[in-house]
Amino acid sequence: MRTQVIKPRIREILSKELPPELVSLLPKHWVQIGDVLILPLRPELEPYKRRIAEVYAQVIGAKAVLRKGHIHGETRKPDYELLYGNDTITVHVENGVKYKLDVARIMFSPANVKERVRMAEVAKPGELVVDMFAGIGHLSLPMTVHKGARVIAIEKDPYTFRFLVENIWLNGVQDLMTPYNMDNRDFPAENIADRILMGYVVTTHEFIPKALSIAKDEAIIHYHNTVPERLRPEEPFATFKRIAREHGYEAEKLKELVIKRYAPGVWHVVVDIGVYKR
Ligand SMILES: C[S@@+](CC[C@H](N)C(=O)[O-])C[C@H]1O[C@@H](n2cnc3c(N)ncnc32)[C@H](O)[C@@H]1O
Repeated sequence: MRTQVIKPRIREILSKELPPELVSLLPKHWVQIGDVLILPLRPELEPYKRRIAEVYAQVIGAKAVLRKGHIHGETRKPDYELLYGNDTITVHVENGVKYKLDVARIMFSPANVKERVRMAEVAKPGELVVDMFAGIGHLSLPMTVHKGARVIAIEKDPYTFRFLVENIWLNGVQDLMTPYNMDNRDFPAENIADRILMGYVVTTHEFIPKALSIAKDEAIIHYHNTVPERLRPEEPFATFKRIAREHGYEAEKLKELVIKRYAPGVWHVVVDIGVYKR
C-alpha cells in the first residue's frame, strides 16, 4: 500500500524520452495495492501517460497502472483511468489480512490504514459486530482475523459483494463472518449487535436510526462521517446524540479521530460512541 519515492531507474529511462521540463513533473509518490499501482499524473504529462505508466510498472513490478481519479456516488466507486495492463484484480496483504479486490472499481484508501489496524485492536473475541457498509471487509475482516469477533457484513453493491465473499474464504473466517448482499436499511434483525461499524461518509447520519435498531441495549458504534472544519469539534457527535435521543438512546462520546482530509476544509472523522437504551 505504502506511498513510495521515485526510483532512479524510472527517471533514468524517462529522461531519455521526455522533454527535460516534464521529467521533474514525474510522480514522486504513488500507491501500490497488491500488484496494481495508482499514479497521480499531472495534465502536462498527458501525451506520455501510457509510456510513463509502462515504465513505472516494469521498474516496480506491477501488472497494471491506474491514473488517480476521484471516488464517487453511493457505492463509493473510483473513476480511475487504466493506463497499463488489463487485469486490475489483485490480492493486497495488510496487517496479516488478505484483501482481494478490483482496484479499478473498488475503493481502498491508504489513508484508512490506521483505522483498519485500530479495528483489529478494539474488537473482542466472540462479540457480534455488524458492519453496515462492509465493502470488501475493509474494517471488519481485521476484527475477525485477529480477534475472533463474529461479524455480520452487509454490502449493497453486487460486484463489491463478490469480493467480500471471496475474502471471507481467503482469510479462513467463514465460520465467524456472514455476508449479506443487501441495503442495510432492509436488514431485518434488531437488538443483536455489541458493536456496529458505520464506515461511510457524507450521509452517514441518515443511517443512525437503523444502527440503533440493530444495536443491543448497550453497544458501541464506530460512527464515520464528513464534517466541515468550522463545525468541529461539536459535530458530527452532536447530530448523532440528538438523533439517538429522539429514538430513546443516550449517547456518550468515547473517542474521536481524524481519518483524513476529505475536501478543502472538510474532514473525514470517526467517533467511537457508547449507546444505552433509556
Ligand atoms: C466507502 S466504502 C467503505 C468500506 C469500509 N466501510 C471502510 O470504511 O473502509 C462503503 C461501502 O458501503 C456500501 N454501501 C453504501 N450504501 C449502503 C447501504 N445502504 N447498505 C449496504 N451497503 C452500502 C458501498 O457499496 C461501499 O462498498
